[in-house]
Amino acid sequence: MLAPARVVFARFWPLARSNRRLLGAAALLLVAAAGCDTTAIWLFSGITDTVLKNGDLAAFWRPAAVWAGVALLSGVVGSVGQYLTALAGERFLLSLRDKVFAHLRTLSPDFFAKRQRGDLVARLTSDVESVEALVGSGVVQTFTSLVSVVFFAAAAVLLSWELALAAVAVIPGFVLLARWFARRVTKLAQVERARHGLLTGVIEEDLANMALVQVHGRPGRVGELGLGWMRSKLALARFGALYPAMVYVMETVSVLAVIGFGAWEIAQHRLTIGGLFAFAAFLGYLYPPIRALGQLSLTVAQATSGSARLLELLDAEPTVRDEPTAVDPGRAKGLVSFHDVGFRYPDTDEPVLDGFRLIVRPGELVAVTGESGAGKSTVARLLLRFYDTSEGTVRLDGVDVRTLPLAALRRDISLLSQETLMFHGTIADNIAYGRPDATRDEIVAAARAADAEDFVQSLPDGYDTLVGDRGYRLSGGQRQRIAIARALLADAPVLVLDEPTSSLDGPAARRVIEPLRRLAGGRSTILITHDPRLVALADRVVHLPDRLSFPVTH
Ligand SMILES: Nc1ncnc2c1ncn2[C@@H]1O[C@H](COP(=O)(O)OP(=O)(O)OP(=O)(O)O)[C@@H](O)[C@H]1O
Repeated sequence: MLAPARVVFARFWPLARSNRRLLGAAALLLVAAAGCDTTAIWLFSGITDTVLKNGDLAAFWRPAAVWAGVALLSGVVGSVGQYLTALAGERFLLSLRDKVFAHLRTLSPDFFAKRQRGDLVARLTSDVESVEALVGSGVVQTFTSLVSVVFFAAAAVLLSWELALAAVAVIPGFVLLARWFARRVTKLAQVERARHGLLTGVIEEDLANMALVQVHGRPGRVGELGLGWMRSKLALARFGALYPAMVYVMETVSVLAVIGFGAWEIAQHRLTIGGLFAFAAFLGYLYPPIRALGQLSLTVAQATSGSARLLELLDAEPTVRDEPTAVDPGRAKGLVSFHDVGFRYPDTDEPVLDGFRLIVRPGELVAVTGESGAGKSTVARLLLRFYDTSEGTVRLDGVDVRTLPLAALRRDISLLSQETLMFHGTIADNIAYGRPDATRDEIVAAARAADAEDFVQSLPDGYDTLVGDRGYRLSGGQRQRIAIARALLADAPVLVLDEPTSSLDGPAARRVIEPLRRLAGGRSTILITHDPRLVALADRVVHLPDRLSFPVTH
């Protein structure tokens, strides 16, 4: 149980470190609450012996008032301690999720193509939470439970060490039970996490392709996977339910042993009845933290499976990364050049580009054409540094793109592809996506230049109309014009247009040509297209040969 926990801590504790003062304060407060509880039971023992046994009501008020005060104090410090634990836990969640997401942003398109988005969502949500339950709040809970056990056990020893011995005799049993439990539960938790990922993956996929699912879908797919997940959760629940039951039996045996032994001690006049009551009350406090420590194995098991799934993401090698020496030279002028570029995709033998050369000067529009599979989109991917070249260099303003910070490079390039990306939000949000600080006037001006203003104004709430995920309310051509407005507002010096009209029919395609021409004005533009109307806009045309005929130079 400890070894996997150590791995989880080794990798994730650095993230919790910034919260260690908070975690420490929470632990101190919770320990103080346990101290208050110990005092309360002590008072109970006194009340039993002095007040109840002698029927002396006058002696009741003072300890009763102190008890009430201690209970109040315990409530206050306990709740503040709980809140601080939650706060530290939430902060940890936030930084872990940010770290994983920031790493995801450095990974290649291949990485995402091979994985289901829903599974990634599950990793970023519930797996992150399972790690937090151990490394964040788990640390406080374990520490507090350990200290509580020590407090209550010490007080029990002070009351009667013989009884205390009888009470703690059960602890080795707890340890054995917890280890047995941990072994079984770890495997079950792994299966449960994986099945959860699978199910969310399919749900996300089906939701994203609902029309296809409605027409051709296998209706039972979500149900089947849901059943698999349910089974693994039930297997976990069986263990989860069995464990407290077994603990309960062990505790009962131990309480009976204590009462039997206590009765004997009372008969020998070595213990008062108040002492025995207080002792029984101590057991009521002692066992819950021991139980919590036993449950730790479940937390560790879930955190281990969750962390394995997170580490798979965090350890995925980015295909490109920022050089430590990368410096942002500021906004580029837009001179794009490919110098004898050779490229093959990872895990493939055949080069897609070989000795490819191209120069696009600021303000120039170059169309790149060629057969399907000739490598046109690859040219765009290399410029945007989704991959690095195998040979040769890609340069922006004469600087090798590998030496620029990725964020600076991508800030200077706008990408418009055939699949127009829309986000859940209003039309205005979507236009301002690349420049959230844009004013309404700037947004409207961009929409006007993109020939989108008329249709936007005809929508029920104009610029404030919610377009929903993927812009379901808009036609393909309208979406493309919103995307053009977005690119206009982002105002990057370099523009990559990847088949911007290929998913549009004739009239819709015609309507975006003029906005595209306006967008390209004054920028260095690489226009990947088969569309002769777009090719006609180009200053130059580069035709990529069928794979591996001969290098192209213009
Ligand atoms: N991630 C990848 N891994 C392996 N091979 C890839 C990958 N992406 C593309 N390819 C291959 O590289 C070649 C060039 O792909 P690319 O997408 O650049 O072609 P294209 O000219 O843009 O084609 P189209 O006009 O059909 O979009 C194709 O043969 C394709 O199968």
